[in-house]
Amino acid sequence: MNKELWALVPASGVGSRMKADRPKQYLTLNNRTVLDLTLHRLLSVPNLSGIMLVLSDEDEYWPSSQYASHPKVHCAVGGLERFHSVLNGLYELTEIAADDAWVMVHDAARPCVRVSDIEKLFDLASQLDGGLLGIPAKDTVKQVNLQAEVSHTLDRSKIWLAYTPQMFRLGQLRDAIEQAISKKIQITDDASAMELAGFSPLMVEGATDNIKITHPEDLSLAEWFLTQQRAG
Ligand SMILES: Nc1ccn([C@@H]2O[C@H](COP(=O)(O)OP(=O)(O)OP(=O)(O)O)[C@@H](O)[C@H]2O)c(=O)n1
Ligand SMILES: C[C@](O)(CO)[C@H](O)COP(=O)(O)O
Repeated sequence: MNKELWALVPASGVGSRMKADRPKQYLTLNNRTVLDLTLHRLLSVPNLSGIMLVLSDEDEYWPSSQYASHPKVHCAVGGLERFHSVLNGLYELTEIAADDAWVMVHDAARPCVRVSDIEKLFDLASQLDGGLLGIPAKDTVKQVNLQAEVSHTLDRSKIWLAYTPQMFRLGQLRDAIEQAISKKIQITDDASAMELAGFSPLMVEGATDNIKITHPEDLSLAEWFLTQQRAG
């Protein structure tokens, strides 16, 4: 089977929860943008064929990136929601990669991802229909109603938090997202589309520091994690 591996990076969001003066992927950590840090990690993955980077058509920051002219970085235009951006990137990838190539979709907003975790994901999930990095729930988990009143306690041995990268075959992921859109189902990650299409993505445990920068306090946390990783 094809072992070709691509990365797809959705970076077309506005970062509304971050409340910054620019999209969060262009905020800086130790003098480098979140997006450049993320691309650096992905470009360090051995045997990566290339990266499909999905940018907003209003993006004015990308030309200043240190990777703007990198031969392995290709660009696509984003859409309204994350899944539209991912699908647009998959359409562009379809022009240059095989339908059975593996694609790792990784949020631009997760710059602390470890190359060793990416390799672990590839090794384990490429033996199956694909999978995703995540972490098992470590606290007691409650099911609540809209008033935050607890109805019951969930069995946390079956609860994981979904991170990225999420890796699937190009053609299967493209078809699965198209199906979710045609059924008008809002999906917040790539694995959800695959689940709806009948696949069972493998959860692969990764490091807990692979956080998604979402709120203002996450920026200094990510900076601290990056410093710790360099020291370790
Ligand atoms: N229409 C969109 C929305 C999101 N993303 C990307 O998907 C990743 C995860 O999304 P999220 O953290 O929700 O980012 P934003 O949508 O930018 O943030 P917010 O929801 O706070 O506005 C980010 O790298 C973001 O740039 C995208 O490419 N296209
Ligand atoms: C894909 C994701 O990172 C998995 O945790 C997440 O779903 C992205 O967006 P969200 O809108 O913040 O849930």
